[in-house]
Amino acid sequence: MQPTDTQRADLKETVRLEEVRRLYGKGDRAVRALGGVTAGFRAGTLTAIMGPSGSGKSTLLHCAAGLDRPTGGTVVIDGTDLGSLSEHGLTLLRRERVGFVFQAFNLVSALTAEQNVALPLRLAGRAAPSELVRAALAEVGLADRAGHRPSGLSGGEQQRVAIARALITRPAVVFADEPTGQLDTRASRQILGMLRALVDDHGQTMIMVTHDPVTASYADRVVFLADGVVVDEYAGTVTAELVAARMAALETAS
Ligand SMILES: Nc1ncnc2c1ncn2[C@@H]1O[C@H](COP(=O)(O)OP(=O)(O)OP(=O)(O)O)[C@@H](O)[C@H]1O
Repeated sequence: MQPTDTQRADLKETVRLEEVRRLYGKGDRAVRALGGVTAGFRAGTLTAIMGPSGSGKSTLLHCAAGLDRPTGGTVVIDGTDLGSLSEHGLTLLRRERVGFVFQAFNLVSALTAEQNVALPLRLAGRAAPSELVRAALAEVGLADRAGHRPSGLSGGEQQRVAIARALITRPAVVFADEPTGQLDTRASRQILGMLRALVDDHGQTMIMVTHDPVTASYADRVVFLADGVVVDEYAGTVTAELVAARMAALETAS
């Protein structure tokens, strides 16, 4: 049976990696951080990337998000081959098509929550209407904190501002690097519930790197890396216990 148009749209890959390699250094001293990673990330899904320390998770995230250029292979985001872009083109793509959420929030301390959320639009030379920015803050439950600076917000609130900032340009994909790494259990659950809702209710595509099996259990799919290659993946109902067991096996082997 032929897939319907809706099913075809569901199968669309927002991010595609083909044989992505990344070497650091040259000759005998070269370190192979990625040894040929091929993976697709479907629109409207949340994928977790896991693996032991040094397995290449951060390198993969940086290459997939256009923050670093792979030594070989291709990365396609929303139909654009990143290898075909100049540095300026890559900067524009990151600014307009990609959102970032980092472990350390990375908010600008001198700016208010509202100004931080407006920043990506301003950097892109676009209008940043106050109603739009306030609606983004309201969506993460911070309508009443618009005028606060990061120092006046809790860690969980700062991460929610960072999520609103990541989404303000309506990016094709959001990359999250240990998004709950600095949060307590309660704030972590809130943030993960929020990320999950963005995927379920708004069809946002999201890729996150994490060490934490509970965080990974919020994903639709978990991709495991070891020594710079994909060694396994789980999809469907992914429990924290299952992920923890796989990680323990990989850590023993590495
Ligand atoms: N700038 C660099 N120069 C040389 N080697 C590097 C560089 N960045 C990373 N590496 C090496 O590449 C490999 C993969 O590193 P990467 O940071 O991607 O792993 P990771 O899985 O994110 O690790 P962690 O969980 O500890 O953050 C490691 O062996 C690391 O030492």
